[in-house]
Amino acid sequence: MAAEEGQWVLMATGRSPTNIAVIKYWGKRDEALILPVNDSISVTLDPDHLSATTTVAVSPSFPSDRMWLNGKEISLSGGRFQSCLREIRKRAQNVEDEKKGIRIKKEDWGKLHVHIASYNNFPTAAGLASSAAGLACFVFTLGKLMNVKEDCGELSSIARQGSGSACRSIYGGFVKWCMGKNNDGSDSIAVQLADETHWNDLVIIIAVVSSKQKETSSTSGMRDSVETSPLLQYRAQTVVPERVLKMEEAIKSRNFESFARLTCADSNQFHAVCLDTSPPIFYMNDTSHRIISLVEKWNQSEGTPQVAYTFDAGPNAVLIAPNRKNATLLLQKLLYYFPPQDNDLRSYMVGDKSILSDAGLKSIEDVEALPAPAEMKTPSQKFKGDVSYFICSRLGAGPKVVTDESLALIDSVTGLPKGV
Ligand SMILES: Nc1ncnc2c1ncn2[C@@H]1O[C@H](COP(=O)(O)OP(=O)(O)OP(=O)(O)O)[C@@H](O)[C@H]1O
Ligand SMILES: C[C@@](O)(CCOP(=O)(O)OP(=O)(O)O)CC(=O)O
Repeated sequence: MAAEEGQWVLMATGRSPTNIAVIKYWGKRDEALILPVNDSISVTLDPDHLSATTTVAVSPSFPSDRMWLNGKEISLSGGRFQSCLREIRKRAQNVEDEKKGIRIKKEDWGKLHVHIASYNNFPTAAGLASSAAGLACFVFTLGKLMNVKEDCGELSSIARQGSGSACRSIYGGFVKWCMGKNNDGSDSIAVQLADETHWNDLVIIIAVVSSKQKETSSTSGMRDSVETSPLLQYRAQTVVPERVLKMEEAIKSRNFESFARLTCADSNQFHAVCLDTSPPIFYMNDTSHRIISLVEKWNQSEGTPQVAYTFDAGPNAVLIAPNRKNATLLLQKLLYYFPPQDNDLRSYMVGDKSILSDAGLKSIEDVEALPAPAEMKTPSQKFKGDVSYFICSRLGAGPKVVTDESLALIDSVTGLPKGV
């Protein structure tokens, strides 16, 4: 180590997207290594709307590893954080910062401690896959600081040990997590099927039904399903392998009809497995069911899918439209049933707010004047306040280094999170 011993702080900042599975991961064959019982496929969301930003700092003056999430100190002692730290440290290389006169030899990394600060630009632990963005960012940014040379496949297998779905957030666009066969997990890695430009007409609207923390975590929920659900075995062995092939084909040929049918069927089967678990797990609520019904009736009335829906381990709906036109029609239908509680339309739409004007919705009066969707049988009933807010997004790119030092979450002098 060069520079004046103990006087320096070296940092790296990264930003990683979240992802939403269209073929779900649900069930592990190895709890410690996080090896799944089936392949899964996801779309990566635009990091401008849903992402984690993480700064990792190293200094000889740090007596221990510490982490802050959304401004609050959290423990790093959990096995998952420890696995990721250990795997990245093992691969650390020599680092030299000429400007600051800092030289770290690869054998020194074992003696140095890190401070990690992370911030999610969306609700944490609310079924919006914060753990996926967070753990991918943790691994990616530590890798940058420690000059790790491994490729994305290897990084994905390290992120996997932090949270299964995190391995898919190492890439943008469409991503497949190959379950692998090896007992050591070496072939359980994510691969990119197509980047975010491949099918850039897709519009993603998320109805945030509840941003409260959920009752059953994905980790414990899927453990119970593996132990008790006979449907899970059938799904993993028989249904998913065929569905994955069809989904890859649908993505390759941008076949929205097939993509939508597979996405909805897989979300429904995942929730059926939850119901088949003993005791049963309920992630969706009445609002989720109403949104499914709205989309199903619309799709049926048109004779072909207009929009796809998928729900993770929570009640929030992720709706995927093939183009802007269908997204605006969808929004009109959604806002007819779920107008904002406090009549504030601007804060009711997060992300790409321009979808509101595209849908002709400039004021709350425009929402009140929306016609009832013709395909619905009980159009008069409305559910004001049942959706907290909507996020309009699109497909996005994988993790990136944040080069603007003013955006770092750690103070380069104190080595502590800014504002602490
Ligand atoms: N930015 C982050 N950096 C590091 N860890 C994070 C970050 N964000 C979330 N986590 C970890 O993920 C946990 C939340 O994961 P959890 O699976 O409960 O919720 P979720 O990922 O938002 O929902 P789901 O995976 O069901 O969609 C947090 O308690 C924390 O340990
Ligand atoms: C429903 C899901 O979102 C489950 C995600 O589970 P996690 O990746 O959060 O679970 P752990 O591996 O135990 O951390 C489906 C999916 O993302 O594929």
